[in-house]
Amino acid sequence: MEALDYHAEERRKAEFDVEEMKIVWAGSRQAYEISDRVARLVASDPVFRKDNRTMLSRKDLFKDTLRKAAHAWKRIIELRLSEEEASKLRFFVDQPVFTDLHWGMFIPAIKGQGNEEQQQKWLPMAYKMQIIGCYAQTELGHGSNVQGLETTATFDPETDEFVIHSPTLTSSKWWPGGLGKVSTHALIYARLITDGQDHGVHGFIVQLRSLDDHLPLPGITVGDIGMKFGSGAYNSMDNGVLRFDHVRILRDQMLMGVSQVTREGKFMQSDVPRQLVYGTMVYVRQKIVADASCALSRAVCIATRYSVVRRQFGSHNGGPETQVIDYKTQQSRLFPLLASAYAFRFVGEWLKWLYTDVTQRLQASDFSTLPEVHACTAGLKSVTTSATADAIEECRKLCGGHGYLSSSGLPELFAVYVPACTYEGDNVVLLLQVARFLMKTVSQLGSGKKPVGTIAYMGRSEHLLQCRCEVERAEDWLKPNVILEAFEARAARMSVTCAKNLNNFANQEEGFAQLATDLAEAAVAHVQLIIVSKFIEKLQQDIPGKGVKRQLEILFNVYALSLLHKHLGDFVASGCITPKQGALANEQLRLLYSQVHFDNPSLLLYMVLLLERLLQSTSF
Ligand SMILES: CCCCCCCCCC/C=C\CCCCCCC/C=C/C(=O)SCCNC(=O)CCNC(=O)[C@H](O)C(C)(C)COP(=O)(O)OP(=O)(O)OC[C@H]1O[C@@H](n2cnc3c(N)ncnc32)[C@H](O)[C@@H]1OP(=O)(O)O
Ligand SMILES: Cc1cc2nc3c(=O)[nH]c(=O)nc-3n(C[C@H](O)[C@H](O)[C@H](O)COP(=O)(O)OP(=O)(O)OC[C@H]3O[C@@H](n4cnc5c(N)ncnc54)[C@H](O)[C@@H]3O)c2cc1C
Repeated sequence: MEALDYHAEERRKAEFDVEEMKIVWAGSRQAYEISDRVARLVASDPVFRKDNRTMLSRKDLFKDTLRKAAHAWKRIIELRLSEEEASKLRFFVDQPVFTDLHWGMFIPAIKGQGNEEQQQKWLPMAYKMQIIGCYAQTELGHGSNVQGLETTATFDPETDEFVIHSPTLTSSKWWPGGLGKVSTHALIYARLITDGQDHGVHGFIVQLRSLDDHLPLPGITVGDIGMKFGSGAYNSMDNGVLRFDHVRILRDQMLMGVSQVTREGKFMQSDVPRQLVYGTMVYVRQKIVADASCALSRAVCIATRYSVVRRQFGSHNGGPETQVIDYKTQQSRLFPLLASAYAFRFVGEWLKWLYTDVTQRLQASDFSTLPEVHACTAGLKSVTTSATADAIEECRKLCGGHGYLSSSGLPELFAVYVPACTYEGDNVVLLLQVARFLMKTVSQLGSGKKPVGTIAYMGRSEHLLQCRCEVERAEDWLKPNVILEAFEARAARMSVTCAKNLNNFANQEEGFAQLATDLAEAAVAHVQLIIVSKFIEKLQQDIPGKGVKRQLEILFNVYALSLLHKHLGDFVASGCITPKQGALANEQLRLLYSQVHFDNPSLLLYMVLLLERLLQSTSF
């Protein structure tokens, strides 16, 4: 049989409503139709070809990216694409580009932190792309520690201007995408100084290049920071370096939504939390979580297709060899990744809802859910990107030697994806933010303040700290409430243990530093609980289509039990389950793989294959 026949054969065996599953993946019928239409648009347009990317020199790759960006913009205008359609177009073009930062950070920062007048002034120009902006926060010396930034914005009351300056080499802006070659403007973060007093880091809009000849303006030194990891990949982006030599900007170029400086040079803090200065990062972290399932499903799709076609060993009497998908080891490495793609998809949908909710609350001056939203976006960004980066590498190995070829699509996917573990907050630094939130929650447990939302389970910690898992047989692990309680108990116990251990330190900050590894692990347990619980909530919804819900239930069990198996040490050490129950969970997991395979050898497989057309991956 030819490779295509193997695929057709596997597709033929599917026993669930494929059309309905596509809709579940997309989120709605309308979202699916948009995705399908835009995928075809991109696939049929030769300007958007991507098969030669890894062979282009940096210069040619960059030119290719500019050409694609200009063409995309032309198509968006000609076809009057909506924001959702335009954003899908960007997804299918699939090449990091300066417009990501313009639309994804520069504009949202002005919307989120600018006052009414500033939005009216800057947004129309930005929407028409008459100016192009980047997000210049990170410096050579400080990325994670935003409060450590050194660039200064000193108010000069004589001229009603700020003087932007890079006082040291380490204060050079370093990394911003779109900065190196393209941006005319930057949203820069600098220490605000009025009358000799430092008010911390704030955002300022600074013009970098002339709108006439694109040359840097006086006092601005700007350039590209050079080649990055891998061929093709993130090298399509002009990540840049920027230095200021006493550059003067008007006072109203400080974003004044969170704090203001008056004509007299008086600093005024609005009635809103100062953390809103970090709002754009929260927005993008939420986007990154939604994107993780897309990158992961691309990789899983490639590895699954390969596993169906590839045959090694096991030929009897000259018959065909065994499809590698039939090996239990291949299944146990691949199926949890497929299940994770769906889990991340659903938690991403929920996070989008949470973000929309907090935005509406902020407009009504309700800041109560901000800490939880920060913890959820930071934690989910960390856990989903780390898992996805690891999964792409695992998919490469699942394809044997062929996975190492550029034409498999996996090396470039890995190279382009892996910085997601670092940008928008290093994943460990973000987990420690979650841990800080959890420790605060535990410390308030006796205070009468009832934990709500994703930490509501902490309110039942008395029960969760002493409950016994009732699993006696492997199939008991198929019950969602049994799984949920095990994950809740593990998360609660790990947090409470950390909190107790912290109390052994006279100095809390010192304790936090010493216990950082345990705290990060407690944060992972909490975030995995969120993902598991959102998958369960999804399964409680009405899901139409023959066999669709059943398949999702199998994927849920595969996701949860594979996590339980991977983190068995945590579950057993915290006393949530016994070693025997851990072994039963593993047994059930094995049964789940083989049950899927026995009942219908292609069910899980098919779910990936149908994503192929949607995701338009470079694949075998
Ligand atoms: C029509 C046409 C349309 C065309 C469409 C095209 C579509 C394209 C769209 C594309 C969309 C999006 C894609 C974007 C592309 C992304 C590419 C990525 C590029 C990368 C960019 C970057 O990396 S930007 C730089 C990011 N940098 C970081 O993330 C730095 C990480 N560090 C920090 O965030 C902070 O320093 C840290 C939180 C670690 C510490 O802060 P610090 O103030 O020092 O504080 P603490 O003492 O720890 O905290 C004080 C209290 O504040 C709370 N807190 C901290 N952060 C937040 C927050 N963000 N929100 C709310 N609260 C926060 C913290 O919990 C403490 O609270 P407490 O109660 O006092 O304990
Ligand atoms: C491809 C790419 C694109 C980017 N685009 C932009 C952009 O457009 N705009 C922008 O402003 N920035 C951008 N950045 C910068 C990015 O946001 C930072 O690199 C990121 O925030 C991490 O900061 P850092 O580089 O200072 O890492 P560091 O903080 O120096 O991290 C180094 C190591 O130290 C550890 N570490 C640091 N602090 C702690 C701590 N408190 N506790 C325990 N461990 C710690 C980290 O876990 C990590 O292992 C981009 C980066 C990349 C890679």
